[in-house]
Amino acid sequence: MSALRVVVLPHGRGLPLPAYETEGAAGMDLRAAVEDGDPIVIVPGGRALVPTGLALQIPAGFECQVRPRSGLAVKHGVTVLNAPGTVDADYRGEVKVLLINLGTETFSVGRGDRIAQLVMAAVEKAALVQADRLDSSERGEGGFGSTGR
Ligand SMILES: O=c1ccn([C@H]2C[C@H](O)[C@@H](COP(=O)(O)OP(=O)(O)OP(=O)(O)O)O2)c(=O)[nH]1
Ligand SMILES: [Mg+2]
Repeated sequence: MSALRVVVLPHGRGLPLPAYETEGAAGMDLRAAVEDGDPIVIVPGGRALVPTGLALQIPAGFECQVRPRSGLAVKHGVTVLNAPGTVDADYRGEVKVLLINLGTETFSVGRGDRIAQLVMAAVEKAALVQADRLDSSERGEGGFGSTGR
């Protein structure tokens, strides 16, 4: 386990901290830090940037990914538009969740609703090495369905 420093912003106070819901869970659920009694309403086809009330200090060499919750996707068609969202290690602002409603009904986000999950992951940095050619491979340039259905 790596330490992940978190600051609870004023509008996030009183909400439970993100937590792994089960022993083997990969992600911690993020909650909406919207005002009590003033939900964010997302019409079909609409999107909203939902505050979490949290700011993170991610250790160097890691990132945090903001991923959809499958339950919201299957029940309501609600997902993370930019999934997986990337929270950079040097970002000190509030973590936000960009939800999109791909469903047919209006979706309401209330205070404390679990709207997405946060996965901390190691980041391997690449040093680009420019070249005139690449080593051949079995796949070659085939892609985008080249192997059939
Ligand atoms: O789902 C997300 C995605 C991003 N961010 C924050 C943290 C991240 O470090 C920063 C920038 O994100 P990204 O690099 O994806 O966006 P950009 O459009 O490239 O913005 P920037 O020019 O600020 O990098 O926004 C979030 O809070 N939630
Ligand atoms: Mg960026």
